[in-house]
Amino acid sequence: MILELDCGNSFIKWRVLPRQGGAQVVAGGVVGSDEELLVALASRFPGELFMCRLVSVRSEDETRLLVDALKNRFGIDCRVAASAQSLAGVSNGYDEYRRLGLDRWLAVVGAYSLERRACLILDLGTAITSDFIDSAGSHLGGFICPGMPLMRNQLRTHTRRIRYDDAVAEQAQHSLVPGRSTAEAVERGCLLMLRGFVDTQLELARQQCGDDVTVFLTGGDAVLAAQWVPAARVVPDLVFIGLAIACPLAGE
Ligand SMILES: Nc1ncnc2c1ncn2[C@@H]1O[C@H](COP(=O)(O)OP(=O)(O)O)[C@@H](O)[C@H]1O
Ligand SMILES: CC(C)(COP(=O)(O)O)[C@@H](O)C(=O)NCCC(=O)O
Ligand SMILES: [K+]
Repeated sequence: MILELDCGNSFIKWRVLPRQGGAQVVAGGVVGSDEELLVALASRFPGELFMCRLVSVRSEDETRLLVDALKNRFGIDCRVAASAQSLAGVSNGYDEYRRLGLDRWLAVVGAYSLERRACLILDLGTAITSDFIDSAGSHLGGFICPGMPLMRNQLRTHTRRIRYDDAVAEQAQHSLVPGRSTAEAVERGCLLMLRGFVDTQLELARQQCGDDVTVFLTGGDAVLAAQWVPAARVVPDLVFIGLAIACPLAGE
């Protein structure tokens, strides 16, 4: 079996595919740490993993620790996705292409491989990123802003009286009328900031890429934005689609 990992700033997304490749996913999940990942894999796939491909936006040291741990625990080698000036008909739009987050780059490559036309990609994780690709596959750049976890945590960290738990936060998100409690006021305020960002990105995408642009939503909070962009393609595994293109196995 092939192990695929997307190591974000908050979570590691993992999935396992059959060794011969193909779209069928055997299992997958979201974990908060390397150790949690090793435990989840050891209990389900003892001795069955054949190799790993991964993308990481973490430091090189952190990524190396995980690669070494997978080698020690399962005896598997990792192919680690690297930056590129161009890949699969997509050209990297950054002045210094290595500076573009690898998760963004793989999502861009993945989206263009699915559509072959102009795309806007919104990835809602720890940070929210947007990336624009024109119909010829040129990446035009994008934007980075704090994601929902960072927005609410900044308020919690830098104030003394904004405190509420996750269950209350979830409940508060079901409406966008003015909040009548701290949780409602904060959660809805952050959601409206997110909505404003999404609206602006759609407008910019039409200006930059024309009306015919396909919008992709990915990342752990993609569903929050899906309500405002009904035509969007919600593709949780967009980074993995790009990862398979960046790190093909023999025969793929
Ligand atoms: N099963 C899940 N586990 C953890 N976070 C989740 C899950 N489903 C949705 N989320 C949301 O996803 C966000 C993290 O998104 P993610 O794309 O994993 O971030 P990153 O890539 O920066 O680690 C969290 O803020 C949380 O609200
Ligand atoms: C912007 C990001 C922090 C997003 O990370 P994520 O929210 O997926 O954990 C990551 O893509 C990154 O570290 N990028 C490097 C900076 C850049 O893309 O310009
Ligand atoms: K992100």
